[in-house]
Amino acid sequence: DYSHRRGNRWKKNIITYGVGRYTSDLPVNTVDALIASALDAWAKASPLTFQRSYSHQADIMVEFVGNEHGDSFPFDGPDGTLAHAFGPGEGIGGDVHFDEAEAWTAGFKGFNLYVVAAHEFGHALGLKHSQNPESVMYPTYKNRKTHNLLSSEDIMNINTLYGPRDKR
Ligand SMILES: CC(C)C[C@H](CS(C)(=N)=N)C(=O)N[C@H]1Cc2cn(c3ccccc23)CCCCCCNC1=O
Ligand SMILES: [Ca+2]
Ligand SMILES: [Zn+2]
Ligand SMILES: [Zn+2]
Repeated sequence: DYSHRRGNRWKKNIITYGVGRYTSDLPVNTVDALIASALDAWAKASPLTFQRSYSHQADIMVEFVGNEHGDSFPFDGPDGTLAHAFGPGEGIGGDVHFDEAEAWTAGFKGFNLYVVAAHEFGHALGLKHSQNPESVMYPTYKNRKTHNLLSSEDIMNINTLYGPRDKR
């Protein structure tokens, strides 16, 4: 039972997610695929399952927004801060906001949405930053190989919060 190690974490293993406003940089189905893949990276390393929800009651609401957007963390235009996420909890808890001012890509130009999403979902699951540049939770963006994106440290940290992946 990993509850004694409870940081701030979801108290369930099935977590729903939805997507609100999209970016005009990428087709909708590409954004959906990259978001699903970034969540799947964490699902593969933990007992967690992510289910797409089309209601606005999803645990993790994902949105592309700019500048002032209704929380106390306005974005800053191109570059600078790329995105932010709220830790596990009700309402805005778990939500992920991407700065729509960035050039979002599925490749190596601009900022790779899959890489940034994996970082943000780490926060949405309760992870803090790592000082290890190999970790997806490193505080600054770098182009990363998208195959096996999570470092062993990332996997250890998610297992500390939620336990190991069930032997499926
Ligand atoms: C790790 C990300 C996916 C998420 C984090 C934000 S968060 C809340 N989710 N941890 C992020 O956006 N970090 C900035 C940090 C940063 C780097 N610089 C900055 C200049 C100004 C402001 C911020 C930064 C120097 C110039 C480069 C700017 C572009 C890249 N920006 C970053 O790497
Ligand atoms: Ca920005
Ligand atoms: Zn926000
Ligand atoms: Zn971060």
